Amino acid sequence: MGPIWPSYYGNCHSLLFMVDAANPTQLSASCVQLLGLLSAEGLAEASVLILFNKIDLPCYMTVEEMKSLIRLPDIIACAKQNISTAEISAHKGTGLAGVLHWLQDTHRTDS
Ligand SMILES: Nc1nc2c(ncn2[C@@H]2O[C@H](COP(=O)(O)OP(=O)(O)OP(=O)(O)O)[C@@H](O)[C@H]2O)c(=O)[nH]1
Repeated sequence: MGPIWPSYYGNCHSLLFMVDAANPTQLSASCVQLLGLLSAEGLAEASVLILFNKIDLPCYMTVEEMKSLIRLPDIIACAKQNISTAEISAHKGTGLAGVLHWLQDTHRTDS
């Protein structure tokens, strides 16, 4: 789907970027896609929430280790956007209330 994402940038105020936290083999590809989004002109003003999903599943790597591997603190420090992160399980519902709060806060700030 990545190639068609730019057609949605036009009216985008908030961006939810989902990382599969149960499958670190996809991490480098996710990181490349994230860097592409963060450097897109049309998303310069967007607020970004990076979701580490599937935390209910066992994994040989912790979310902290994944963040460190892709140097997420450096990415956040260098990005134009305001970036937050959250650990969730869409399956179990863990952390979803926090995502809704983030969306509400982001839209309140926008208006
Ligand atoms: N255990 C668990 N399963 C989930 C969660 N979120 C989605 N899934 C399941 O994961 C399966 C694949 O969903 P995704 O990984 O979102 O789909 P996808 O991105 O098209 O799949 P991939 O390209 O293979 O990663 C589905 O059966 C979902 O129900 C979660 O938080 N926990």
